[in-house]
Amino acid sequence: MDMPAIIQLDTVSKLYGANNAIKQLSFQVRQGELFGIMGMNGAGKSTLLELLSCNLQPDGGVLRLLGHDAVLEADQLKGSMNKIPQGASLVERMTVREALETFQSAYSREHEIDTYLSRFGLLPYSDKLIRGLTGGLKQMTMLAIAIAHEPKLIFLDEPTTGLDAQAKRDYWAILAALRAEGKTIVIASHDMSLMQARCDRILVLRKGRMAACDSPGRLIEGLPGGGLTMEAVYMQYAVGEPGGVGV
Ligand SMILES: Nc1ncnc2c1ncn2[C@@H]1O[C@H](COP(=O)(O)OP(=O)(O)OP(=O)(O)O)[C@@H](O)[C@H]1O
Repeated sequence: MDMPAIIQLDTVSKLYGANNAIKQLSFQVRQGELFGIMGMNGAGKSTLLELLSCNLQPDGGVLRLLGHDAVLEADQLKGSMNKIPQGASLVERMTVREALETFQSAYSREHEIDTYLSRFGLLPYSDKLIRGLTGGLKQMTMLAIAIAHEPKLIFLDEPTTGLDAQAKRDYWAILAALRAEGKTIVIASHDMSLMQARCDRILVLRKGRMAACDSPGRLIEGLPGGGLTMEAVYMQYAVGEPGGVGV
């Protein structure tokens, strides 16, 4: 049986002055999905994540999150979601453990810090300063903090940019584990092969519009001429150059 839709967009639009950054988007995300967003620079990925995390309000259409209107009932959504913005960073002179403790106390909730450290492979680094960590471990620490109050919805804006291939793999493996626990995760990313392997569905944005939205397998199978990879899907839908088919 399909899980309920906990993100529902009906013709949602967002304008920055005259720039229509998000154009009439309609789609749903079900509880427990790992939902990817891909698109070229400026396609609207960050704006969409800002809308979904209630940091921006739509200029048109209806956005419902966890059964609530995201504009009229925003207060009831507080604490149910968390977002890691693009380029987010942590206080460099804190240890990993201190960083988790700080953010957990912000939510006034009791949690076992060691459970989180262990879950994210951070236990061996718990007393290390953030500034001494690799980029991958910094991102992992931010993710551990983001879920420390057990949000139902997690939004991630290109969290693996600049990480090496192994760190990207480790990060996506943790996302898959969170998904298996029932978390709903929406992630904007350029990690094509990992999105193909890990995402339930992928929305391809092009100039603020939905160019495609489906499971990785169906996106690839549906390519005219039969592409084989997510790069080909990206070229077809995000860039609009079918020459990418078969890349
Ligand atoms: N705060 C803002 N004020 C005005 N225009 C903005 C603002 N933020 C984004 N835009 C514009 O909205 C459009 C979508 O930008 P957005 O950052 O959402 O795209 P993106 O897909 O996340 O890009 P990137 O991959 O570069 O992060 C672009 O034309 C961008 O210039």
